[in-house]
Amino acid sequence: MRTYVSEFAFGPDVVNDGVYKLDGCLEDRSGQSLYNLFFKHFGVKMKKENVVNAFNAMKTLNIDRDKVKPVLKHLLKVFEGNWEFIEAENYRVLLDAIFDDKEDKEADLKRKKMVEPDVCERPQKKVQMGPEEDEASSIGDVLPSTLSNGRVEPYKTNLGNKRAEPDSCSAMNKRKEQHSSAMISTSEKLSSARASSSSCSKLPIVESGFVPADSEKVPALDHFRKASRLDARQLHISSVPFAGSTSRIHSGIPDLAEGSSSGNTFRKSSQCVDVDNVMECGSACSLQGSGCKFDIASSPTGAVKLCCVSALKKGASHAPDIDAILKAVEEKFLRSHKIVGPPFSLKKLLKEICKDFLKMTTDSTGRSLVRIPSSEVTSPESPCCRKKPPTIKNIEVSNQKKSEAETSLIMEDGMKRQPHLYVDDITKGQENVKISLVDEHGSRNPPKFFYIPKNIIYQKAIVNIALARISDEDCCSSCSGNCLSSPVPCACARTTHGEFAYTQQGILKEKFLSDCISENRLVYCQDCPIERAKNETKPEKCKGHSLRRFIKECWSKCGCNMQCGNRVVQRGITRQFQVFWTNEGKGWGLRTLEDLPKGIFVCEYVGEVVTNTELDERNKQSRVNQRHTYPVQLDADWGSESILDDDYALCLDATNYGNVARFINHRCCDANLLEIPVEVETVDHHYYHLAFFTTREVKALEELSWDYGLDFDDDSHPIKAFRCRCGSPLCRDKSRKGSRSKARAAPSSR
Ligand SMILES: C[S@@+](CC[C@H](N)C(=O)[O-])C[C@H]1O[C@@H](n2cnc3c(N)ncnc32)[C@H](O)[C@@H]1O
Repeated sequence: MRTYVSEFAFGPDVVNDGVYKLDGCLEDRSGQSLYNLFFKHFGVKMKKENVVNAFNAMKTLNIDRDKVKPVLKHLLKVFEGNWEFIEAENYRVLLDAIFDDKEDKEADLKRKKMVEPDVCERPQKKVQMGPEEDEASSIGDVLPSTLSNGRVEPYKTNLGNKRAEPDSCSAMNKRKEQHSSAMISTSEKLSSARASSSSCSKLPIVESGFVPADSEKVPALDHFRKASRLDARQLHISSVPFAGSTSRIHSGIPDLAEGSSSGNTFRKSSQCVDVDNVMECGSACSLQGSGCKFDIASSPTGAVKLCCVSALKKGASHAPDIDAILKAVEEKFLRSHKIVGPPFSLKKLLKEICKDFLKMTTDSTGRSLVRIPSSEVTSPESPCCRKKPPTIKNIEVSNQKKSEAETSLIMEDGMKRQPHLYVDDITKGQENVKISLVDEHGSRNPPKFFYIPKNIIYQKAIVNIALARISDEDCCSSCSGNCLSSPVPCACARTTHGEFAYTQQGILKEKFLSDCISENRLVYCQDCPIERAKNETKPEKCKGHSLRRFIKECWSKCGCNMQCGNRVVQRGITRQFQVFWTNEGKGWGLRTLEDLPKGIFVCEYVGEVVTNTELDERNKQSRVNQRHTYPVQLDADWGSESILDDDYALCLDATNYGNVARFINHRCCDANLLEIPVEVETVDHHYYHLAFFTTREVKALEELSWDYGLDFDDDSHPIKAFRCRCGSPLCRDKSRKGSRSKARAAPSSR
């Protein structure tokens, strides 16, 4: 049975990751229909006249011509006949304007009624969708309130608080906003129209024209709107009729949900499967736009197929390579939508659509919400359909490995079953990518912590982030564009001896990585903060800290842009990862869902920045509570100080607040990740980012691990012990061979 978890972190605020089916209308969590999403991302050019297209687009939203006409006229005037603005983002401006127009009219009506008190009428029934006080919490976890100095209030005092963001936009909406930000810059007019529409404080009332007549019969709908702070303007792009639809599965298209990277994805696209062959309990829908039709369907076993049929005038004389097509569209997109960087990938986008489709058409028991009587589903006139296609099972077998991790498990008898626990995105939209969590074996509760994508300062830690502290030698203010393209490395390469650590492809240079891997020298403090914390009156001698190479990335005082090749860690996670329950007794772990090349950035270790003294207090407390802690010491530079002030000896504690790195388990010696200190916004090395890079090529579904640098023989360490189950032939935990372990719980100093 699949359980979609509606609550991930502890605290009163929850996000509902539930699955909703809105009477045949499929929407993603931000309220966009797949249709909208698809058009938005693909920028499919309408073929007919602009006006007809605009009417048609609005018609799919159940907005009739009469309402569209005056608004369109007005917009054409305002934009001086420039259709680009009106058509942008699937007529968003037009939609907004229609909506605003309607709101204005309603407001007028209200005003009129107020000045005509005699007119006695029943109050109109309205469905409130605004961020009501008690709903505001349902979007994200409680975050500590940020003080004016950038610090967060102590953890204890913040647990009951609501998210401190002034804007009520949900974290989930943030990702959506990122997509559209490029559009905003294209026109001031557009931007003002957008600003008025996307402002979260101006949440509308559901318009009857937008809501299916029987929406009241769908209790989940209201809940869904509340949970996602859905803007009614984005609702119900298309109600999908299933009866007599032309839904079908194109079995020649390898499972997109399984992210084939073979590059042959569409080659056999002329082969199709009639839905009734495979759709016993699957879902399908057909989304019709001007000149374009999308069929999307899932099989009972969880594979999703997506098909776009577009009546283009020119017939292709030969079938081009699918990679070439994807590349061309990607390039077009990068250009026209100013989408930045390598993270944008059409394949990933298609995969996301399939994943969301599956999620939204499956109930909590893993059964499809949409039933298609096979007799009703025919596709005789499809240009790409054949009578006897291969069954969907064949395709799944080849991609089996990945789909297991993503959606379901394949049992010994060949049957698939859904994982017991599945959380779609533990980051709740705070990272560039979703990170799911699965428990394929049991129904454990998801781990309790607050997801934060960036470090936050707890209380006493001194982190000197000030532009004034960055001297000209520590930045490259005269650079522009991409520093890696410059023939002479700029000042930011100084830390790495005049050569950048990254290649143009954004991965670590072979030499730099191998130097980091082979570096195993220790440096010793004269007065070690760790020993001081253990015994202040009579501290023992420093046990040593690994000497580590720093990377220095360009930052705000540099003249280059965000796409500069020397800004990798600060751009965040870009690859697909998943938290999963390990079988070997290590608890939760992190695995990659895609092949990773050697030297690629995975994620940084994020947590609360605490002083060594504060950490010590926490450790004492957690010993009492018998709770595991997740601290990492930022000790890469301790050896260079004669006496390190307690407020400068910093740690990252991811026990209560952390990111995905808190799930990376330890492996002795031959781990596939290496942690490298990265200097971004501070020049002294008391505070830095701890970034994980792959030490070798890592295959999809491999668990990610790093060597915590534990001394399994050190009895004096204050943190609770664990018995190492890393499975490495080089395991340092002697207790594996019989004796009891006294090893330490979490990554601390090396
Ligand atoms: C940073 S956390 C890693 C995530 C953790 N497994 C969880 O479930 O949240 C460190 C903890 O994971 C467990 N752990 C990590 N590596 C392990 C290993 N090689 N063998 C056994 N337990 C391990 C220990 O309980 C340790 O205290």
